[in-house]
Amino acid sequence: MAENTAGLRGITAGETALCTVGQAGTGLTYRGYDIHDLAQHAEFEEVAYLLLYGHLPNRNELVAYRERLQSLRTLPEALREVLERIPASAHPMDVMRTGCSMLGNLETEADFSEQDWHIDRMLATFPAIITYWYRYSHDGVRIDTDSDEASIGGHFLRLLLGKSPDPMHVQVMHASLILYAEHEFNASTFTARTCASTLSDIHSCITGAIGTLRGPLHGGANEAAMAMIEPWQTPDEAERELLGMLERKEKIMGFGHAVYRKSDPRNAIIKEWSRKLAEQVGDTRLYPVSERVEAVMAREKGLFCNADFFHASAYHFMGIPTPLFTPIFVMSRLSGWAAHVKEQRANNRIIRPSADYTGPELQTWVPIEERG
Ligand SMILES: CC(=O)SCCNC(=O)CCNC(=O)[C@H](O)C(C)(C)COP(=O)(O)OP(=O)(O)OC[C@H]1O[C@@H](n2cnc3c(N)ncnc32)[C@H](O)[C@@H]1OP(=O)(O)O
Ligand SMILES: O=C([O-])CC(=O)C(=O)O
Repeated sequence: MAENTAGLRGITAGETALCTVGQAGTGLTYRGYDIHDLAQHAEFEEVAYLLLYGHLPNRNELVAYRERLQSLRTLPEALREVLERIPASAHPMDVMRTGCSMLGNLETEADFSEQDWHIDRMLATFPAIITYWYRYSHDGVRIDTDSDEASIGGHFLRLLLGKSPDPMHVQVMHASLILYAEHEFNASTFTARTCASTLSDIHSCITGAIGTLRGPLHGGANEAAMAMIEPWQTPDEAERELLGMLERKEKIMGFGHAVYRKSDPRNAIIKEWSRKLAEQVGDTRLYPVSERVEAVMAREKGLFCNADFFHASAYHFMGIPTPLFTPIFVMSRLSGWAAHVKEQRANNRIIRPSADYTGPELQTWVPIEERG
């Protein structure tokens, strides 16, 4: 394979009506709507509806959709039992993967005509899957997995923190979940589509996508970015440490992108929320450290923050434990994954690319007793 196409970079692998990345305008659109408009004006549920059902909901449709999602929040008893068996030391992304897979055992998608119900059910239950396990394994508490919070982001914060969330934090969750919702043929979405192309069930598609998102080169970068900046006490210390990492040729998590060349349009939006949250909590350390890291990376490597970098400080300021950062990405990207599964199913051919063979020429069979 020619070097510049390694990782299938730049190769068109199918069609989608869901999203453009790095094209005209500000660089990211969902079904033709600019990410800036969506993140500024919409609620996450509106965007999920747009992705899954093809148009922005009118008021009645949005109210009905929110109510439907709210009515599907209760976790089945057997799923709660499984979550209680997972140790506190487990990685929360493994918990998400198991939770999704277990749901598929209990409520199997028998026919594609049921797909929308299962997608709504996953959107409704994913916040409870992660928080039920987290609160049980870390605090020994069996939380109620229902809440009267209208939004998925508010519901997650309520279950995690055990109190009504700050209205600004609910707003940040809407923006964050919108920014993370969809991104064309990224690795996890391509996994979901490949699985869907075999005519597999929706829980298998989403479980595979969760496993793919887990890696630090993809969704796991928000958590890895937090682990990197957390110990740094001052911008000067951050600069010193970062220069050392660059010297050692380490990858800096939360920077660079496979498609964007100059900037990731999601960064400025989450960065501004991080700044507001820093002000709210009176932070004088993490936000200035993050800004210095951004400046040093631009100066030294010409690299820009991707969607993940300022998500780290933003989530931290809202009191969210670092290991739960990537599961929030799952709660959001589920909408994009599922929309892609629907799109793949509607116009399917099994995904099966070719490979350039680099192995040995045809070999003569050697019986086992004659092998050295
Ligand atoms: C929501 C998301 O999933 S966004 C992505 C989240 N992932 C991360 O933040 C992990 C850190 N970033 C990276 O590893 C990469 O930038 C990726 C995986 C996102 C993209 O990978 P690629 O498409 O291979 O990157 P690209 O071709 O632009 O790399 C060009 C050069 O910059 C370097 N580079 C890219 N990103 C970084 C980084 N974060 N730190 C240090 N160097 C980097 C590469 O090593 C490469 O150098 P080389 O030619 O000497 O090998
Ligand atoms: O598009 C990609 O390769 C990674 C990314 O930013 C995303 O999935 O949001």
